[in-house]
Amino acid sequence: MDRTFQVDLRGVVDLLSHHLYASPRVYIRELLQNAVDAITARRAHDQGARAAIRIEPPDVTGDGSLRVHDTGIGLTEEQVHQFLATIGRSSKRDDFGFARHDFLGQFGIGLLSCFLVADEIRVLTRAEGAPAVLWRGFADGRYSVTTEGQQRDDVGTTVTLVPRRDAGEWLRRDTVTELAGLYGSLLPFRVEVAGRAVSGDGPPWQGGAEGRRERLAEYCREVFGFVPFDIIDLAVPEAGLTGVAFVLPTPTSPAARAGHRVYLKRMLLAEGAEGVLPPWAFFARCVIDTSELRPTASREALYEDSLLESTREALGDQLRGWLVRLAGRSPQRLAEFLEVHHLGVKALALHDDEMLRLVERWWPMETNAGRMTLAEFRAQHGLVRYTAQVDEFRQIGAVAAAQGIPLVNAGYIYDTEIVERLPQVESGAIIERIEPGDLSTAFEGLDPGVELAKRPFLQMAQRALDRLGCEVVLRVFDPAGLPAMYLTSRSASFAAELRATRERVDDVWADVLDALARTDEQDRPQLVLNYRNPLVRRVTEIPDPQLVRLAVEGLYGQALLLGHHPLRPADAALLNGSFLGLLNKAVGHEE
Ligand SMILES: Nc1ncnc2c1ncn2[C@@H]1O[C@H](COP(=O)(O)OP(=O)(O)OP(=O)(O)O)[C@@H](O)[C@H]1O
Repeated sequence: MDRTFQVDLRGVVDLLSHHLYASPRVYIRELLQNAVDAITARRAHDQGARAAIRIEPPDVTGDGSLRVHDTGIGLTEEQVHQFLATIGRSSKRDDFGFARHDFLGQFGIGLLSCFLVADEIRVLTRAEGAPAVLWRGFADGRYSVTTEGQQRDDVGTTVTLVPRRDAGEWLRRDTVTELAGLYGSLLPFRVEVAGRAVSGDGPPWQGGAEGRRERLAEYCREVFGFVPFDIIDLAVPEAGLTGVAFVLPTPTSPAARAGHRVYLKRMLLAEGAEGVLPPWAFFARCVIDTSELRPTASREALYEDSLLESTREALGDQLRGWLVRLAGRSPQRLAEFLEVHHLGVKALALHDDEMLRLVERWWPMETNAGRMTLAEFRAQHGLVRYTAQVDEFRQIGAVAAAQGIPLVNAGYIYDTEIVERLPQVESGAIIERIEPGDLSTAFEGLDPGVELAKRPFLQMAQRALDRLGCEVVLRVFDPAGLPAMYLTSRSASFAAELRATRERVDDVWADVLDALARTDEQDRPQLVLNYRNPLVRRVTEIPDPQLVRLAVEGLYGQALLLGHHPLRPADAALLNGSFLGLLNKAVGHEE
């Protein structure tokens, strides 16, 4: 024998309140939404029908209840049985069960949210040419329907909520005024609470041109709490979407949650919706109204579907277009924008050619010839030589400049990728990555005669630094005032790190690291002594091996410090020993 499902209404309400809706306050949204849908349905037949929603809180009704009156289409007795008494049944679906385009509701459960705050819901309703009907539903699942003795002059519906004992505060005038304003302030007709209108002039971005910018800036300050750097109009006709994006005036973390304000057919859907803009657009907050995007069942977010995806792309294009226009119209403003939001723009430039060109033309990078854009750098020097790490730039930037080698510091976030992507969009761009070790090839060697004469010194110097795995060479380079440079290639610094780690780990790991650490001799870091430096020249002439050792150790330590290299314990000990040794020599022996 077939039976029919029974529904435990308390269980369903519990499910809604704990798992679907974030807060009981949504009951106002659901009531407003039903009234709006009923008005929409009526106006489909009768365009001139009055459209108004009137909310009376308990201090107006005087009997502790809250009433919502609408001038909508109303329900016949048959419809009351059909739609109000059946959970999941909705008049807003077509014959195939699809949500009908014009309406906000679709699931047939919204009215149940009133049970989050009420023990009893009364719906007194009258449709055109039909008698008034009263439906009473109770939280325990009982309901009754009657037409007897019911009186209602106008077509429309009045929903009355009899509050639950613990929920009175949700029905209070101030709470209801705030909530009705929150959800319904953009509705295109009058919504009032206790006689005071809470709906106003429609979407702020649709008002007249005069004072528009100030109005929108003020709106942004109220809603998002900042004065926008700029305001960008948004429109995606396929999604029935209009709105504005506000550009943040201060930097924000790309990882921060970017909440946008979303209206659906003029009713607030979410105050902090995510996924409206592409992730790279973290510098903007937007407020939009859409008629085509779909809400999730909780009506607190947008449903992720292909329309939302294409809308997100279209909005991204509009933000990108704004940036490109700004570059053309007001480079100074663009520079200010980049100063604040370069991270977002650079992240975008990794995948977007137009943004890459924008960064190339407008973002000043650090170079050893002062700050300049990549475009300026290319115009002046042609070849873009760059270091991929800030430390490397610190180590060799000044010396490279002295050798006449212009160098870009591409060590900051995204910069290396940007420089390396440049030849893909600018066919003429040539780039070359420079490592500190490469610089020694730009230094002059010594005269062969001098080279031979200095060999004994070099041998002594090499012995001093052998245990640190460092090679000592003599070269001639500018500036003459710089006695020595410590140069290391990437593989040499990797090997040095391995050595340092090896000293700290047990045997098993030490063997593994040894296997990795087979570094070529030429990969050893170098201490390059500058034969153009007068002090170095004198050091190469010292006959005393012990003093040579102390001097070379001292130069090694100084080169490490000047180049911002990390000091290992062995380096610090060596520097200390050299300093004290030299001091000892300088003050002479005790008599
Ligand atoms: N103010 C009203 N005027 C006319 N009909 C109403 C009104 N409120 C509710 N109804 C009827 O009751 C039905 C059920 O309403 P309910 O709010 O539970 O669901 P819904 O609005 O259809 O969908 P959703 O759950 O997505 O909000 C509606 O489909 C509508 O037919």
